[in-house]
Amino acid sequence: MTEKTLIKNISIVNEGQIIVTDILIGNGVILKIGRNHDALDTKVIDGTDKYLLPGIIDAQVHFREPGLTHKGNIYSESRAAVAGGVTSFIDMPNTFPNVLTMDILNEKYQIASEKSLANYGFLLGVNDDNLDYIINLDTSKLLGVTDDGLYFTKKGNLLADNPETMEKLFANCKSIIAIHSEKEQIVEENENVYREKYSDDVPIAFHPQIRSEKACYEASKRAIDIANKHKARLHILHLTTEAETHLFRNDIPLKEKNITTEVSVHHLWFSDQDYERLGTLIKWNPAIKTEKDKKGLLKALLDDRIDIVTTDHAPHTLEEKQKPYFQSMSGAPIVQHSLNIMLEFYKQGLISLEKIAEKMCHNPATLYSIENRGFIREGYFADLSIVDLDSVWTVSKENILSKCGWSPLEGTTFQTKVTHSFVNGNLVYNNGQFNESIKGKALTLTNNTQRK
Ligand SMILES: O=C1C[C@@H](C(=O)O)NC(=O)N1
Repeated sequence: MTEKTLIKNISIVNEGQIIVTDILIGNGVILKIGRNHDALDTKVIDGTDKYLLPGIIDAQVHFREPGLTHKGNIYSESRAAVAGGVTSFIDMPNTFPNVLTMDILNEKYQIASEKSLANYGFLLGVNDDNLDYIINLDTSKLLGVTDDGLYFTKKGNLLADNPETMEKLFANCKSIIAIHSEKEQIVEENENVYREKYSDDVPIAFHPQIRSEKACYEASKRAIDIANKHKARLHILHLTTEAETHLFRNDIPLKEKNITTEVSVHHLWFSDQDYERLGTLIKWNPAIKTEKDKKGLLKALLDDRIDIVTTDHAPHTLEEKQKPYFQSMSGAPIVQHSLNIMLEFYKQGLISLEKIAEKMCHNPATLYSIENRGFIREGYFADLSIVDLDSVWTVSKENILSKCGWSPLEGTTFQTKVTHSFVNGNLVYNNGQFNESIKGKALTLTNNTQRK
């Protein structure tokens, strides 16, 4: 008989409610929610004073494998993920070679099936070169059962910036099309202005003027207009400006939306006030912008114009980050700390626990049509994390798990801690210890199997 786990007397945060009860898991799934379980053959975890959330589905990460494994790999970054309560991830196609064919996509699934500690999905990239290939593809094998995932990209770059390609793609594709939305022409013009003045060493404080509000707004507006014209299914990744939040609707349920969007945790946490302290460590694309933008993004998250929270987890080595402006890589590792960040907002009274579960767990499952995950329901996969809302600790080199070994959050004290994470019913993370035997047991998000 396989061992079952009973989590007793825990506050379950799920679907707009918090209920203190017991939960029984076994055979990879949630068997029963409620009291009065038979404890025979059952491992018991006392959940008194702790909270249980559905495992987070982080719908935008860069785990760097294959091709960029000096920064991170699927094993190291999924390990950091589960320690932060993230039990599923969707990885972006800017690995090397770029994921522009099904063969390359399948190679990533193969690697993850052997190495990942968390459930996995991968987006396929679309650009000018593979557009016809994509349009003629049987997309039923892509992420999402009814909505397939595509990431509109450019050679070696993530900006989707060719309106003709966009028109043709949006007119011919039924899949979810995710785009990184910044107008390249505007960014380049701004870069030239600052390069002339400062040569290579532009002060990082000008990053939000270079990757400007205008560049973001115009790109998002254009993409939405083209998507509406063709009734395409568009998802705009990591919004950074208050101005853009007004382009999105909150008067229809997520399931009925054709246009969706997200915010990444760092754009809620940092603002341009932090460039002086952290320099290029917080160089991200799109850029961290103003306090007003930060507040506007949280407001739009709370009133449902923004649908999900992601991390855009993007490890680079410290050496790659600490370079003059134009050479410094954009992006930073953050997947291990996204739930801590959101729970810190909860501690400050800015968001409820139920809303955090909605934006980090329920909605990513709904948005990407991921079946049987993202909610705490009987019969669903037991992807769960237990959090202690009264545990103080400080991010430091010693407890950072990303392969790159640093974080822009070093020195930050959090008041909450993830104590346990279950992936498909397996206790993969338990108070700082990992159950490495889970490697090779995580599943795809496409059809809940191991893709071989
Ligand atoms: O969208 C992205 C991609 C990421 C990366 O490094 O892959 N870095 C970023 O800053 N933004």
